[in-house]
Amino acid sequence: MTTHPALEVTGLTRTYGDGPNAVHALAGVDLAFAPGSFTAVMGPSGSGKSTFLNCAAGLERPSAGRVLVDGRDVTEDDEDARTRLRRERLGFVFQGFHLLPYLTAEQNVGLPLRLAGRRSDRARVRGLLERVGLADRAHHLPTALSGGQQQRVAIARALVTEPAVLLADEPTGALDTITAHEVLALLRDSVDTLGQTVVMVTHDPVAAAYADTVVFLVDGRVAGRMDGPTADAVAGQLAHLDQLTRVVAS
Ligand SMILES: Nc1ncnc2c1ncn2[C@@H]1O[C@H](COP(=O)(O)OP(=O)(O)OP(=O)(O)O)[C@@H](O)[C@H]1O
Repeated sequence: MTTHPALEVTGLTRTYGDGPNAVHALAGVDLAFAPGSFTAVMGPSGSGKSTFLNCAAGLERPSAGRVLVDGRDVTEDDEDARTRLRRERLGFVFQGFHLLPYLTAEQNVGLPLRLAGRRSDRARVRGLLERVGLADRAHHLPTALSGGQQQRVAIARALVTEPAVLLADEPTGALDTITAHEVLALLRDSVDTLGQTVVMVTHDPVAAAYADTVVFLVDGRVAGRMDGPTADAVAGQLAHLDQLTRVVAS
């Protein structure tokens, strides 16, 4: 049996503008994310992290290079196919939660199934709410939930379609330390017990330490990689990369 990476990018390049004003947000990135792996993507401001996530999510078309989801090349997909890809094969968790305010927790979690034209599966939705510790909040609206609870609902929602990859953009950026730990532990648990693949952009070395691997971007290129990261080791590496960036810029 061949197993493809859950997500793979090859020669990923994204240039904004042209001529002397061109910005090379991504300058040829090769990365493969194995099924059931948890990877943190880090790097100084402007290093290309958001651009990478947007290209992986099919929100932006790369200038060159390929994006493969579950072994399928999605680079040339048209708009409809990209929308389907986002609904059916990718899960998203954002810093600002992005729950629909007029839907209950249960309805928010079930929404991706409805959007994908799949039968709403109440047992599955309930099971996920239980997994994230919110079975007793199923009928609450987001405004009646704390930030951490809203992010746990968002994680349940991201998992409901069993996506090839869960893409998380600063998922704990708006949370206090204890709540952030709960959310990161949940992401970790989805990898360990469901075999979920998670790719998370973060500025926080403590958050990155929950991952199996940290990938460092600098100036749109992969500048390093750390397996089995600790918060201290990641912070040290980031300080070093910041220094390098300043030296190159000066
Ligand atoms: N739409 C755009 N038009 C022009 N330049 C852009 C655009 N989007 C991003 N860039 C530039 O591309 C580079 C990479 O940006 P990106 O947002 O991917 O970095 P980042 O690592 O996510 O930064 P941050 O940590 O500050 O969010 C930056 O120099 C940025 O100014």
